[in-house]
Parts: sequence; C-alpha cells; structure tokens
Amino acid sequence: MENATLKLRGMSCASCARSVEDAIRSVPGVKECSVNFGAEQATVDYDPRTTNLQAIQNAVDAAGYSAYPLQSQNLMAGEDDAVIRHRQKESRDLQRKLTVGGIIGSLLVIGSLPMMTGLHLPLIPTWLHNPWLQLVLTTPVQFWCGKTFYVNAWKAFKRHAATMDTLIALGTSAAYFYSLFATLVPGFFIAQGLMPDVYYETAAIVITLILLGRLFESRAKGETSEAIRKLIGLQAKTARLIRHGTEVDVPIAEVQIGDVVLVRPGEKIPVDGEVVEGTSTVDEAMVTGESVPVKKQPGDEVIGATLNKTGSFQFRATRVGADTVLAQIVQLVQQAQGSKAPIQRLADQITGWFVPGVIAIAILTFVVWYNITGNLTLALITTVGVLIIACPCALGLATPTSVMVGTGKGAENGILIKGAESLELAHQIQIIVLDKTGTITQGKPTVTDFVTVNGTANSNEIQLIQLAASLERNSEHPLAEAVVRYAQSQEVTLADVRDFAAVAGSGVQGIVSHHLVQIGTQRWMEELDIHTQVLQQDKERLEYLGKTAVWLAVDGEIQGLIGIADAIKPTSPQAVKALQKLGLEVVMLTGDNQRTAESIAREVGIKQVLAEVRPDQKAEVIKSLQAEKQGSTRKTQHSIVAMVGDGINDAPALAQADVGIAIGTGADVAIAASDITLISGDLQGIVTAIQLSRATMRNIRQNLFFAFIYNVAGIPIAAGILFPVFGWLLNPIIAGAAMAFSSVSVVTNALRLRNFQAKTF
Ligand SMILES: Nc1ncnc2c1ncn2[C@@H]1O[C@H](COP(=O)(O)OP(=O)(O)OP(=O)(O)O)[C@@H](O)[C@H]1O
Ligand SMILES: [Cu+]
Ligand SMILES: [Mg+2]
Repeated sequence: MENATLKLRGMSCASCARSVEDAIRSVPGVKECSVNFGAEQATVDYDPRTTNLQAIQNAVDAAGYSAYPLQSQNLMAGEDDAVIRHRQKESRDLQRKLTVGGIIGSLLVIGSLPMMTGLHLPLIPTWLHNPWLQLVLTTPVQFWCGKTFYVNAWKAFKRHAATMDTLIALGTSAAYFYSLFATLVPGFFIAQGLMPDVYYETAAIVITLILLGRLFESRAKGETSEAIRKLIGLQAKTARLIRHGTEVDVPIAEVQIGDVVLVRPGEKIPVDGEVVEGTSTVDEAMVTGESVPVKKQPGDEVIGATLNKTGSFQFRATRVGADTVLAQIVQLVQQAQGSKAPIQRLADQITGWFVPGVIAIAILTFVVWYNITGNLTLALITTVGVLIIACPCALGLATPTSVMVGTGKGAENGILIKGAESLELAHQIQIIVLDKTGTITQGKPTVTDFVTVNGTANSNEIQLIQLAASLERNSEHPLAEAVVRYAQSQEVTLADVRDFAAVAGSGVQGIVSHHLVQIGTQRWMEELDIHTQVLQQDKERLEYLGKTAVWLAVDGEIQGLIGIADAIKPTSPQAVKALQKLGLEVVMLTGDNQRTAESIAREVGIKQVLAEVRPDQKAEVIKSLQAEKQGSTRKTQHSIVAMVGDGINDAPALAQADVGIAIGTGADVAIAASDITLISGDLQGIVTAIQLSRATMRNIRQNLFFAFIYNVAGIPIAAGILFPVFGWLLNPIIAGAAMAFSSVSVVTNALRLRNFQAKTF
C-alpha cells in the first residue's frame, strides 16, 4: 500500500471536493482517499500493483479537475514555478473580471435607484434605466465574468451532480433571462397587468459580489499556509564546506552526507549533522520550540535551520535534502493540513445533500408563490434569493481553514500534529498517562551508589563493576548505559560476554569471565530464587530518594546493589500542574518499582502512580484506563486517554492510546510513531498542544456557526416566509453579499488562530 499527496486544481467548493473524492475512489486499487478543499489537496492510499498515480490523475482530469503529485524534493525548493504562475494568472483573471463587474454593476445600480427607491432623483439620467442599455451592459458580466460558474455547473451536471456553481448559475440566469424576456416582449407582461420590470442589476451584482468573495477567500487561504512557507524559509541557502583543507561555499542542495561543514557565530546551520570540532551554543527554537539555547560539543547532534550563537564549529553532515528534520517536519505538516477532521464529515454530509435540497426548495418557492399570488415577479425574486443565499461555500471552508492554521501554529511551537483527527481528539483528553523515564525525567540516568555485600574492599568492588558493566554493555536500556558509563569513569576494562539475554522489564543476564551474572529487579531476583535480604535496608533508602535500585547477582548470589538516579526535567512539575489545571487526570506509568516511582511522582505532583508495569503490559494498562467511564454526559463510551512516551519502546502503548504523544529529543524525532510529536523534550509542549487543540476546536465551531447561520436563517427569509406578515423579502443582491461575506468571515475567523498563544499557569 502506498500513500501519496496530490495537489488539486479547479475546485470551487466543498461539493467539488466530494466529486474529486468520488472520482479518485472509483479508481480500482485505491483504498482510501480524502480531499481537503481548504488545502486543495488529496491524500490517497493505493495499491501500487493495481494502479499508479497517473491513473489517479487521469480520473481527476476526467471529473473536470486537475491533480499533480506533491513531492518532498520540490517541497523544500518551495512551490514550483508552474504552480505560482498558474495562481498568479488566476488571480489576475479574477481581478480583471471584478473590475469589469464592479463598474458595470455600479452603473446598473445607479440606473435602477429611482425605480428601487421610488424617488425622483434628478441627477440620474433616465436613459441609464433603459432596458436595452442594461441588457448590453449586463450580458458581458453574465457570460464573461460569470463564465466559471457555468463551466463548473456544466462539469457537475455531466457527473449528475450539483455544486454551489450550479446554484449561482441557476440563480443569476433566472434573473437575467427573465429580464431578457421582459425586454424583448414587454407586451406579454402588460397584457397580464404586470410591469415589464427588469432585474439585470441583480444578476450583475450577485456575480460581482461572489467573485469578490472568492478573491478575498483565495487571498486569506494563501495566508493559512503561511506556516509552511515560514518553515521552508528557515532553511539556509548555502553551506560552507571544508574540502581538501580549504573552505568552499556551495548551494545547500549540493551538500552530501559525510561533508564537513563549518559554521560561524550567528550563522544558520545548513543541514543535520554531528559536531566534530569546536563548541558553541545553538538556538533551536525554530525547530524544537525550546527557547533556551543548547550547548554543543563534539559528538552532539545539530539540526539544520537552527541558529549558531556563540562559537564556531565544524560538523559532519548526517542527513541532507528530504531527509533532514526540517524537511520531514514540512512534509508532515503539509500532510496534516490536508487531512480531514472527523467533525468535517458532518459538514461534508450536509453539503452533499444541500445543493439538491436547495434546488428543490427554490422550485417549491416558485410554484407556491406563483400559484398563490399569480405574481411572476415575486415568485422570481424569492426563487433567485433562495438559490443565492443557500450557497454552502462557507460550510466547506469552516473546518479545513482552522485545521490548516492550527497545525501550522503547532509546528511553530515545536508540536507536530500528524492529522486533523489527532488535533480534534486532543481537546477531549480526560486522562493523560506519562511515562517516567525520559518523559518526566531527563532519561539520562547516572549511577550514584554502589553497595556491595562484602564491604568496600577495593578489588572486590572493581571486579563487580567490571562484571556488571561488561554485561550491561550489551543492553540498550538507559540504566545499562549508566552502569557502563560509571565503569568507564572508574577506568575499568570490560570483558566479553557469552549467552547474553535481556528479560524485558526485569533485567539482563549472561556469562562473564566464567561467572553467571544477573542484574535486575527485586521481583526478578525472587523469581530466580535469589535471596535479597542482605541489602534490603540500603535498597529501601535508595528508593525513598527516588533512585532506581538494581540488584547484581553473581552465580546465583547477591553481591551488590546499584543505585541509579535520573533527575526530573526542571519543567515537569510546572507542566503537571498545568495539565491538572486544564482538568486532566495525570497518571504516571513506569516499569520501575513502586517506591522510586512514588518518590518521583511526589516531586512533580502526580497523585496516581502505576509502577512495576512490564513493557508488554503497558498497552493493557492504557486499555483499562480507557474502559474507566467518566461522566455520563460524554458521547464516547470510554475515557479519552493520551499516552506520552519516548516513542520507541512505548510504541504499543502509544498506539493503544487515543492520542499517542511522542517526546522527541533534539534530532531524534520519532516523527512516524505517534499522533503528536513534541520536538523538544519539554512536557510544557503537551500543555500547549492541548490548549491549541481546544482553541482550534472552538474556532471550528464558530466557523460552522457562521457558515450555517447564513443558510439556516437566510433560506426561509429568501423564500418569502416573512412576506405575508411584514412584507419583507430578501433582495437577491443582499443574499449575494451575505453569501460572499459568510465565506470571508469564516476564513478571517480561522486566521485569528494565528494569534494563538499558550496560557502559562
Ligand atoms: N538492562 C537492565 N539493567 C538493569 N536493570 C534493568 C535492565 N532492564 C530492566 N531492568 C530493570 O527492570 C525495571 C523495569 O524496566 P523497564 O524498562 O520496564 O522500565 P524503566 O525503563 O525503568 O521505566 P519506564 O517504564 O518509566 O521507562 C527497571 O527499573 C530495572 O530495575
Ligand atoms: Cu457560495
Ligand atoms: Mg523505559
């Protein structure tokens, strides 16, 4: 199964998005497809054995739109010229049509002012109201400025569908052809005792207003993708390489893995790499969101696009082009912006039924009014009004625009949100489970105590350290690394190990220098029938201090106890407090023992601790937390649980959680593993993410309200429901203005999200 993102062209409203979706889905081999109208892109899952991108593109073409694949290589180079040219041409075309429509529209309105207001206005020449002149003026507006509506309506018609273009084409045509008829054969109306009134200005003004709305909309939509442009703009243009001992400046695209790059103070780091010489501090805020500059020395990783501050240094490039952290972030954000939030499905379903429904209401309006009053003009005005006001365009924009701004804003804060669904779910989180090691704590444990059974006789102690560290060298566990580092600091040489085995959640064992060495938890020692009474007091003391105590057994006898401390991240207590203030239940989950866990929990202010949980049980624990039902007002059957972990060994638990949040530290971003990735290790990022999710959802609800209110309130008024009582009718021109305004207000509201700022507690 392959996944591709396609950029789309030619969509004018949410029903277009549905048509494209249907077209792509109908291609054999396509598994799943979702089209985002706001981002103008489609994400497609397809089977490369049965279909290919070309077939999918052809299907989109056949439906009357166009699609082209989005490639990460092009991505970093910015948008390709063809796209930019196309967009510029479109916008110029729109502006020209607007100017023509605007001038003619105003003339027509001025001309019909005396008739509309019933006043005698001496300054307005009567010939401006001549129907033949009006016909000549309106015709280019109707068929040149309004051409896209006809073209799109026709495309839809061929698919047996109706879009908002259908509504506009129908509505304005009704006004235009009615007027044309009245101009050509006024006698027909006079014979029935009616005035041969014309409504040319209605058609012209509605078309102009809707075009104006589209221009605003496309400008504002351009701004919603600002985040991506900003991210791409972070990239350095050139890199200073050291080749054959001399410095050469090369364009960033030519940097290859293994190249040695020189960075001076105040310069941008061009690509990802590892420092080989020199020290400095680097401002990584633009990528990680972490505001404190980070110290760098040989061996440390640096991230491309971050800013070197104090010293100059050399580094070896390890990731270039589309593989850099920045490129991956850009790609991820782009995909997320194009994904669909669950709340949007509702809007989509409504739009699907909307247009046919509106046409039905319009026909009904016409028939009812004509039959009741026999007044053709009244029937016409109400019908045109219904067709125009009912345009569901704002409904299609409501969710995607907010999602685009929200995910972009996340990226700015070092929060990568994988899709709109995660963004939506995050605002409902009730329980948040934090992994201890590496999440609450720094994940850089160090050995602080080493207690041996046979006292501190020097040779005995050194020998035990050697056995322990030799064994631990084979383990990837952070605790193991601490033991190895400790041994190295004591300048102990390590021996070879045979029959090494790691027991997840318990410890490790192996044969070192003909001795069976086992290192691990109390529980494991008990399972192995090794007595641990000897150092029990020391163990409890260490654990009260929040240290992890691991037993060292040689040939089935306890020989020592290693105390390992892992300091908490300085921001953890504050973040925990903020999460609790946001109304979340905070739970600590760890494989470490109960006492150590409780000590750490006390330090950061967590009340609920689930300790001694084996790695393979963590997902189960999440499941049981989900089963905990909370408050009967929730629609969901289970509690919404988020799990925060380092993304590698916690993968099953992250997957089981409703929202899996991975902590990436520095360049090791485990982007693919989770729903949300915090690029900096700071837990404060979770607080920001949840607030951002809440703000985005609030914004989406406001948008849906804006979008709906026009239609819901407008349709009955346009249909003339108030006419019998108050004599109110909705002038189709007002309907057109309201329609244009609703789209603009939705997009403008979404852009407000750009001002989002996380609240600190
Ligand atoms: N390689 C090892 N060396 C020493 N002890 C180990 C090793 N692997 C596991 N243990 C013991 O098993 C316990 C549980 O390990 P596990 O990896 O499940 O959790 P953890 O890393 O301590 O905590 P967390 O679940 O918060 O990441 C550890 O606390 C330690 O006592
Ligand atoms: Cu519309
Ligand atoms: Mg762990």
